[in-house]
Amino acid sequence: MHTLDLVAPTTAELVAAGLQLPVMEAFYTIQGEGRFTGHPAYFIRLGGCDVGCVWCDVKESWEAAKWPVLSIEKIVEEALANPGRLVVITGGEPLMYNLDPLTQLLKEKGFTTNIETSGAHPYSGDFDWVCFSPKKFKKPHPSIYQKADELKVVIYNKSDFAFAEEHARLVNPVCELRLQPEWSKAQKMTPEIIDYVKSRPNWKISLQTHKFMDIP
Ligand SMILES: C[S@@+](CC[C@H](N)C(=O)[O-])C[C@H]1O[C@@H](n2cnc3c(N)ncnc32)[C@H](O)[C@@H]1O
Ligand SMILES: Nc1nc2[nH]cc(C(=O)O)c2c(=O)[nH]1
Ligand code: SF4
Ligand SMILES: [Mg+2]
Repeated sequence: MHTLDLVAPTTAELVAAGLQLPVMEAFYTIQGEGRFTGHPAYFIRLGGCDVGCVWCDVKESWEAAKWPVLSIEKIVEEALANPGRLVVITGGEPLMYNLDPLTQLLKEKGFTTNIETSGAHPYSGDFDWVCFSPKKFKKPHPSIYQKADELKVVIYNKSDFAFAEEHARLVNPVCELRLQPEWSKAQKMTPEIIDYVKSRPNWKISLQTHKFMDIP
């Protein structure tokens, strides 16, 4: 008898191929940050992050195993139930996964694809807009620098301005530059960000406007 190797792939293999992904939550809301602030968008928040930002506002996302693993077909079917055709893939850190199959399917169905990423893992996927938010806690992978359409640096303390400039030197010259106050330090740091941007007009301010609107 022949040994058949037609065994069903395991969940781990399907996740590695990007055909199934752990989804913490998915919701239709208004993009609160960055270039597409104010645009209705469907957010797909993938579970899992190994960056460990001390001020992360979604720490519950970090442990991938906590979240259900869904097929990309199911993820896209749920996205299609909303009227908007802008999708934002976030996390967690979405580039921990191979995003080629998910973004290919989203594009086949007519979605515009945006990503929110720290860039800490190799780039994958077909994105119309890449928002790169580098972190001191884990060095970005070099593949992100030529892909970033927007550099969005969170300002938690004064040393983050120099960190922002270091990354501004590494991205493509057409990449849009934004500084975003860390939410808990916004009272203190927003006036400093205002002064910074007024004297260095190659930068713009990004605020987490969804938090002011009290929406997801
Ligand atoms: C939660 S992260 C998920 C995507 C990816 N891991 C990243 O960090 O870009 C989404 C966005 O929120 C920003 N962010 C997270 N916590 C924040 C906070 N406390 N204040 C301001 N921005 C924050 C991140 O820098 C990122 O731009
Ligand atoms: N409304 C809204 N806009 C966002 N922009 C980026 C977010 C994220 O967590 O990636 C986010 C979010 O969580 N909610
Ligand atoms: S990289 Fe993003 S999800 Fe991960 S800890 Fe930092 S802010 Fe949170
Ligand atoms: Mg958020």
